[in-house]
Amino acid sequence: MSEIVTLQAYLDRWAGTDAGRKAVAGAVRTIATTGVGIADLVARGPLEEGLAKIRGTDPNAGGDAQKELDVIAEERIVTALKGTEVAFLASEESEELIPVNTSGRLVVAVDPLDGSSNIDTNVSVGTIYSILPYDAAAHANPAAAVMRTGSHQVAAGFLAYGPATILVSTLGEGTQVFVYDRDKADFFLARDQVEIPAETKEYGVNQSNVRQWHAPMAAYIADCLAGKDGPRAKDFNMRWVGSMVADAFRIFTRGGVYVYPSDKRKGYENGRLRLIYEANPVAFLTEQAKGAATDGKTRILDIVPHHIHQRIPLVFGSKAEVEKIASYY
Ligand SMILES: O=P(O)(O)OC[C@H]1O[C@](O)(COP(=O)(O)O)[C@@H](O)[C@@H]1O
Ligand SMILES: [Mg+2]
Ligand SMILES: [Mg+2]
Repeated sequence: MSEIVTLQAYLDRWAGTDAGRKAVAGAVRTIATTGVGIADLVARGPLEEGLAKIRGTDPNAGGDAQKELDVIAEERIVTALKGTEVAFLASEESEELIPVNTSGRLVVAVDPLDGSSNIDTNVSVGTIYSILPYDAAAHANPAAAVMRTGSHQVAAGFLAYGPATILVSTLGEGTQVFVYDRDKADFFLARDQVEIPAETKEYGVNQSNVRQWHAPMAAYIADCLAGKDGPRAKDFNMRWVGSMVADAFRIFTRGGVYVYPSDKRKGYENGRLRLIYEANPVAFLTEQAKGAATDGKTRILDIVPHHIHQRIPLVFGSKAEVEKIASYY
């Protein structure tokens, strides 16, 4: 039988006596633990009234309506991180960086609640995080620590609150899947060194936008739809949960590609997903699992951000299929 490893034991082993690594491990553990509380709330479904209610009249920093659970999740993460070495937090739900523990040595970017449109539908939602080093002496300001290419991330991951509460994590040494065991009240390593199959016959895209797409994406999907008789000479399957964390977990399990391209709608000139706290962490996890992530053409982890909440077209998953998509651009 394989060794039983808790998240804590895995993090301790990875960190050793290195103070910088210990700080990262502390932040990961804290986010994971906070996620369990969020999962408990989500699991109460309609018994927990109003989680999907729109909060106030102001949209969040990205222009989306803010739901009650978006705000609760953010508040819980901020409070929990106060006990860690996280100096500042960039969050989808806050226009500006949130000071946490300003003497800390890390900055964290989060999507506190991914898949907000699914909150009241009993479909998986989740939390995404990206961790970067912060050095008050070296960075002109805290934002400068966040506004760097995703290749600077030291750790990233997401929690998905579904039938199982899972944590997909990378510390830069492969991608691991941990599962929360409710009886034992702990996360356990379920898969070490995840590998996304390079080839796939499954894509995920919001196909209702087909008339809005630009030519390369329209051509790619048309060729997939043509199946065995088309240029791809194989039949494709389509899956779209509408919570990126859930679509990503499927891809980490059996391969596939997730695609959210730019399109002709106002506000979708750069797609829908946010670079710093959605695309970058997922790209880091994907590459560590031998997959690929691009904006269609360019590697996500090489893109220099110009705004904390900037959007980016996103393609990630099975490497050969991501490369195939790039050939249409
Ligand atoms: O509703 P659409 O346009 O299909 O977009 C769905 C995508 O938007 C997201 O919900 C964006 O994340 P948020 O819920 O955090 O805003 C993704 O999780 C999902 O893949
Ligand atoms: Mg999201
Ligand atoms: Mg969100």
